Amino acid sequence: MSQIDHTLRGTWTAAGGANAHLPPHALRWLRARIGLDTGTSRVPVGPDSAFRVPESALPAAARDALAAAVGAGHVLTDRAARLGRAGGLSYLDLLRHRGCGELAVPDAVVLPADPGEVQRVLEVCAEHDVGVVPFGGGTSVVGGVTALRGGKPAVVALDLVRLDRLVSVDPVSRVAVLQAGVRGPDAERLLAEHGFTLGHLPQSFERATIGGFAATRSAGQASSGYGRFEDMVEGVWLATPAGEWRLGVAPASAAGPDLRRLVLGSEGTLGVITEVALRVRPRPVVVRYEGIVLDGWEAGSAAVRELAQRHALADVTRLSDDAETEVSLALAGGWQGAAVRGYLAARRVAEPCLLVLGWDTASPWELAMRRAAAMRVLRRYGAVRLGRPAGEAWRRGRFAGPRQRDALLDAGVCVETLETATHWSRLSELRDAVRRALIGALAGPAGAPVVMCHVSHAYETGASLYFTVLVPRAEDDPIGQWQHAKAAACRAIAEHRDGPLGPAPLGTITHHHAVGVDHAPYLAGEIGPRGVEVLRAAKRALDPTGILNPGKLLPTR
Ligand SMILES: Cc1cc2nc3c(=O)[nH]c(=O)nc-3n(C[C@H](O)[C@H](O)[C@H](O)COP(=O)(O)OP(=O)(O)OC[C@H]3O[C@@H](n4cnc5c(N)ncnc54)[C@H](O)[C@@H]3O)c2cc1C
Repeated sequence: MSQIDHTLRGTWTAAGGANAHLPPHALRWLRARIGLDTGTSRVPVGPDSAFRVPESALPAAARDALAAAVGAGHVLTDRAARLGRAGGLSYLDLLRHRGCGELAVPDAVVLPADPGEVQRVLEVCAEHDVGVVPFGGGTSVVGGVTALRGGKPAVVALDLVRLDRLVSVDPVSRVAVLQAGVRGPDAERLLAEHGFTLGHLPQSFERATIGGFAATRSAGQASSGYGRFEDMVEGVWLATPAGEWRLGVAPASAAGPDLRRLVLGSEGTLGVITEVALRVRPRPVVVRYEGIVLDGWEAGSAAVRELAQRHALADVTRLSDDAETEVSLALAGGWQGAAVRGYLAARRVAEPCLLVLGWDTASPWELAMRRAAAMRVLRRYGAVRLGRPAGEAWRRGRFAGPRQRDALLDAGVCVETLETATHWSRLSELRDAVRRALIGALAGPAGAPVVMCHVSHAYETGASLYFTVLVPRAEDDPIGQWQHAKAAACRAIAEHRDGPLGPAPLGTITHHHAVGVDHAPYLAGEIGPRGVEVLRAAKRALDPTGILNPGKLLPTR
């Protein structure tokens, strides 16, 4: 596959699903468990020529002004550049990239080199009434980078890839300023030269950017130790149609509401984040990952709750339910999977739930103290230790999910995820409600859905829930199949019930994937109509003509 094919088709790497091909035992399991018809050969992607790309509608005057702002070579209107920024990487995006349904293609791609050029691009677009979609790594799974026009005559993708510098490091305060287009691995490499790490490792780490993390309030796999991305932000610099805005002076402040929090999570609707000042930490010296098994979801989630409330969480604390544990063991296959199953049966574990724990520490002493504190809690819940191999296996594969997803799509599987969070007292109720909704919506003649769930972000008062669905793809209407299931799950999450804060949605509509287009209809149910009005007022102040990221975050009236 050429590079153009790769970005055009939305696969994670240029090799697509081929570099994560499903071994025979995995295909056998998919046949038996979800009823996948592996005999039918499917063409995984349509030919390039199948993609309809309308002529660029960018007015010539706007194009000339943009060229004057960033250089003519950095305003791209060719087919490949535009298709490469036509949407993000949700399951529905991937289907569209494979020729199923319509792609929304931007009229041009603009590549500014620095914050000053970003500011000028916004001024030009405001003057010519052209929509602007800030584009980081393009890994949004909620429609955040879909090139919607929102009533404007044209829309451009503002790709931040050239803002790729580590601007400064203050080793005394442990603060680093990174430009918005720096990708996860580059951020870690640049900081490692100074002995620091950010510790922000979402599954999309290989491609997602600093600006994208800030704009979506991302949460990484090690959030229990390093915090969510927003917790790391000391300052944020923004280009807006109304002018530049710099926020953040000191590590803590009582100077009115914290307006950095208005920008974090604003998803490109209020301004374009150009630089972010971040708390960094020394690189860990002693790292240990291991696997534990608990018997059943209730025991597992109660154990994680106690870890959180006793401040004994490992930096990575990730509890899979029995369905997800079963799938992990089935897809691992081989003698390891069989050996673990045999061992757990001998230990009389009826519903194995895998808990992965990972510690990043400064010394063997710190590791020993933290690990002992966690194990004291876990022993009370009947923990069965699988040791380091199970933890290391998870660590080795921690970024493999997107490659596996490409391979599953090639095999004809509908595979998608969704996430939420709630208080501990409602966690099981929420998990049951979402599972019921998904299974009910997806059960059908095509096969039986598997709905798995894990907790990967735990807090003193509650936790996130992350669901993964596997079901044979309904080839007659694959888009409708998932839209129907997702809507059922969102309704279950958004249903108002009595809880610790009074009547409120059962869970948040998103714990870390953000709102984008897909969750916008549910935002008012969570922040109230007044909350929506506050966001609209902020938008009027910063983006008076509404050019920034049309159709995202704010519900359409
Ligand atoms: C396989 C996979 C796994 C994922 N795993 C995780 C996970 O573990 N944790 C997690 O939190 N998320 C995860 N995500 C979701 C996604 O990676 C995050 O939302 C990420 O923060 C997006 O970063 P990005 O640079 O790709 O942003 P993009 O996708 O390019 O943009 C996301 C949104 O932010 C806006 N935006 C981007 N850059 C800027 C900027 N500089 N200024 C203003 N607005 C901007 C865009 O307009 C868009 O609305 C995953 C996605 C995939 C595909």
